[in-house]
Amino acid sequence: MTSRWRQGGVYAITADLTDTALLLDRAGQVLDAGVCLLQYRNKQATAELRAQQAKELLALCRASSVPLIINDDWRLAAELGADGVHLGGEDGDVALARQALGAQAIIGASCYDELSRARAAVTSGASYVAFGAFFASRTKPLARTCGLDVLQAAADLGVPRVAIGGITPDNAGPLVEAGADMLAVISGIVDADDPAAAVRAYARHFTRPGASTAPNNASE
Ligand SMILES: Cc1ncc(COP(=O)(O)OP(=O)(O)O)c(N)n1
Ligand SMILES: Cc1ncsc1CCOP(=O)(O)O
Ligand SMILES: [Mg+2]
Repeated sequence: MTSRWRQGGVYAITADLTDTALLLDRAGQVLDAGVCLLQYRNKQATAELRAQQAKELLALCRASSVPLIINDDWRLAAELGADGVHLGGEDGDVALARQALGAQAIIGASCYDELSRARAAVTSGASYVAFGAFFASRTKPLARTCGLDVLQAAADLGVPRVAIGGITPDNAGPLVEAGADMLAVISGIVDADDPAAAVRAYARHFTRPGASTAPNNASE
């Protein structure tokens, strides 16, 4: 289980692929390009396929020292010994997940455009808070929307802020300027002809003079 992770950069999320070989191939490209976290999210797969894909992704992530976060299901994360879980408003209680997964687990919470939800999540033990959608999302067209002011106002929460929703390398700049520590991206990476090049294009927003280029250090 993770004790250290790079709390800034590109947070890649998988697409709804039932072809596991394709999923792993894409994930491998993305991991090699240098993401800070990978989230396994598959809304189409059966529970059995999700468990299998997550297990195979975890092995790949371990080899790259990138933490694997399981979307929605902290029980699956616990069962596999994954590095953490991402919970939305309908996905269960952050405090319960923290209790089950332990102090080292990375627990993310969707906060949509609600600062009060973010404060409550941090109090319950969230490791990061996610806001969005900031732009129209091809993956989740009906996602609730959020403005840059919320991201800015969340500066004092004491945990990293994640931005999500329709983010492209071209529209990401203002999010990072507003304080986003991580950019969570699905279609901008998985639909790209070259997913690794797409990751690098997002990552440029975090390249500042003197910024650390230290690799992930997930399992130390
Ligand atoms: C990093 C990150 N942020 C937000 C979400 C969205 O979670 P949720 O609101 O539960 O929606 P689904 O992803 O389950 O459709 C996320 N998965 N990851
Ligand atoms: C899961 C989720 N929650 C808000 S928007 C979104 C989808 C993000 O995907 P994309 O990067 O393709 O817009
Ligand atoms: Mg969810």
